[in-house]
Amino acid sequence: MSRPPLDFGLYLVTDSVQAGGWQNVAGIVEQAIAGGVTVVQVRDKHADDATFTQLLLSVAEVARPHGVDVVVNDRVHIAARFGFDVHIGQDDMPLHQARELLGPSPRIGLSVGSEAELDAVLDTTIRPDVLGLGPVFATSTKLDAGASLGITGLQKLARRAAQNSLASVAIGGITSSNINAVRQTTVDGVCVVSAIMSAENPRLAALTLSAHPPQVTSHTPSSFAPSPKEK
Ligand SMILES: Cc1ncc(COP(=O)(O)OP(=O)(O)O)c(N)n1
Ligand SMILES: Cc1ncsc1CCOP(=O)(O)O
Ligand SMILES: [Mg+2]
Repeated sequence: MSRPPLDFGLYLVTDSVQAGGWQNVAGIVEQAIAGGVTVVQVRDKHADDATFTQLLLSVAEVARPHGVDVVVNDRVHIAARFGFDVHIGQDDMPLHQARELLGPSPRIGLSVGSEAELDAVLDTTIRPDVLGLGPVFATSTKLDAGASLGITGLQKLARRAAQNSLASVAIGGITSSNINAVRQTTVDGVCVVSAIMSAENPRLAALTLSAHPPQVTSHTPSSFAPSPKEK
């Protein structure tokens, strides 16, 4: 099944706690998209399914008009119900089962944190659409994230992924201070949580992290123009 390629350039994973509540997430996402975020994954480890669905649809409402893809973290049944893409980890639903539930169209992302996990992906006939490689650096956002790969470990995995025609994104502890080293590897994109969700100004944070910051023109919608204090 061929799914159109995505621009994974700056991939935001949301966190409702860092946002100060799930109701604040869509507003932060909207600002982050104005700063150059290209993909958004909705991740909330505490919400019940009804609240998660409200959160997801509120994010989709601000993201979709800008052509920004929305990905569901973990909850394959909700992604399947609404036709969203999904990201699953090694301890979540198996990839083949997720594909069965989702059907052929939605993209599936899969976490890979070691050479052995990548070996297992390459041994199977059902392939994910993108790999989430990490954690690259230590992170306090995900306490069970496992050992850090560092730039060298990331580059080894990213190169093997690319050699096998698999897209990959890097995640874990990525900030404006270390993003350049991450972008010098062969990953297709960079994921952040706290660097945007905890930022005082999510739009400026995204602008700083973006590989291709959006140009502000006279045609830029006012909701995307810089606020007076940024000018
Ligand atoms: C793009 C991306 N990569 C990795 C992860 C981590 O997924 P997982 O290992 O399932 O951990 P949780 O996010 O579910 O805590 C991700 N979410 N996104
Ligand atoms: C969801 C996830 N998966 C691996 S590390 C991580 C959290 C990354 O968060 P941050 O960008 O704040 O370090
Ligand atoms: Mg998961």
